[in-house]
Amino acid sequence: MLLQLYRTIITATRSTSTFNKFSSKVSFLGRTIKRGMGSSPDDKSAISQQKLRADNKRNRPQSSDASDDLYEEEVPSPSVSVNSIYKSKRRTKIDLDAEREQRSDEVVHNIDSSQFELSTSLHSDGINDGSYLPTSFGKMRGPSASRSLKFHQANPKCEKGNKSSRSASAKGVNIDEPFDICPSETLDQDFLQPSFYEQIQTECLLEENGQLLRPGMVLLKSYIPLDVQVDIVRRCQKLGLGPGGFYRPGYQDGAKLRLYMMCLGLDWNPQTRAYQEKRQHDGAKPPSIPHEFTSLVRRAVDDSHTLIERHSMTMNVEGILPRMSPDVCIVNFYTSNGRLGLHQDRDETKKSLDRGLPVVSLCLGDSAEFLYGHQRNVNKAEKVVLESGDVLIFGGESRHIFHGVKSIIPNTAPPPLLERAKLRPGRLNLTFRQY
Ligand SMILES: O=C(O)CCC(=O)C(=O)O
Ligand SMILES: [Fe+2]
Repeated sequence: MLLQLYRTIITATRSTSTFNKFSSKVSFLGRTIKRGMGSSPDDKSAISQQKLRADNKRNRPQSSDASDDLYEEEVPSPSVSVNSIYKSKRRTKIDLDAEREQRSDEVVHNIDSSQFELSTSLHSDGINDGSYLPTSFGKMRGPSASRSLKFHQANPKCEKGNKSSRSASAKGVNIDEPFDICPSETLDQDFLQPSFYEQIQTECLLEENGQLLRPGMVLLKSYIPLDVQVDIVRRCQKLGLGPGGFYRPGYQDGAKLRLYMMCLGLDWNPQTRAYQEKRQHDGAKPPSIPHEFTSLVRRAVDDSHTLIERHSMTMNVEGILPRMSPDVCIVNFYTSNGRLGLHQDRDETKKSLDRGLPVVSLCLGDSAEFLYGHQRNVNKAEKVVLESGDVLIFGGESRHIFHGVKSIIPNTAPPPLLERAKLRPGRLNLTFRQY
């Protein structure tokens, strides 16, 4: 009976706050950069409604595919610090289990179409999953946001990104505790010279390792040499422990998504689905994209052109896969139970999307079952296993492809990567785009 009452209150609260959020103007700590409007045949009606509302907001699709089991999410562990923003919501283990059940039930069944219409879509057009952007995303930040900001500022060691900050913050500030992707590795490792990144020689391997998955969608298997993989992991570790580093995106009510995230270049805000210069939850400015990463991305697109040229007998390779200058990057770290529901990446500028400027995705660590397809339907999606060192590119007519990570395959990372970089179990993924 009490549980039933609790569910009713939670559901009502969610609907109301979602509505309030999108019927009022969103404000950010940093400058908000309006996102462009992509379009796909799947959501024409949503697009026309969205135009009526706000042209920098996108709608979630109206339907929810119950077979899409990527809806799950996590709630904070019972051990969460009393000083965290969840202080007032501490629950017993039994409560948490009950809520976990209740929440997934609620996400699947309590999303009415008005909530979808009033939701924005950032990274996607309605990811419809729990690992990213559940329906209650987009609520206005309450007092917890400023509390979180205070915590971050009160802990200057965090800003330096050194390891001692972790134990310092662990004493009382779980919400802002930096997430270390290589917990047993020190930060004083040397990075590779940029020339290492430039020397990637894949030309001769393209025949064997390059795959055209569909027009504008290329998979370069084992593209990133091990030395460079180690270097990318180390750089991400360091960036991830500093200001603007890894954090666990989550709901206002404490539920967490199934990945850790860090943005480079511009921040992508999963709650508002906007790109912005500073993070909303702590005011941090995202680190810049290392030049080495940018040159690797450019090279991968160039090599894809070679592959397309050979296979498509066309000279107009840029018509199939446009060239781009990456200026934003989202770095995701998935632990073994991480996942990401089917979604489209459609939050870049209209110009970028209209030109089909590609998304370039670097995979490191454990392999992932990656789904992609025309529709947001896991049963109709194609599957490919992405392994450490692979680069996946989708642009041109594949730019709006639905895609997601179905699962992480445990213990599949190359042993030398684990030995040398001490990457924790899981998968590191970097997706580059031109905003
Ligand atoms: O992890 C991946 O392979 C995909 C990541 C992704 O789709 C995204 O960040 O938008
Ligand atoms: Fe994506």
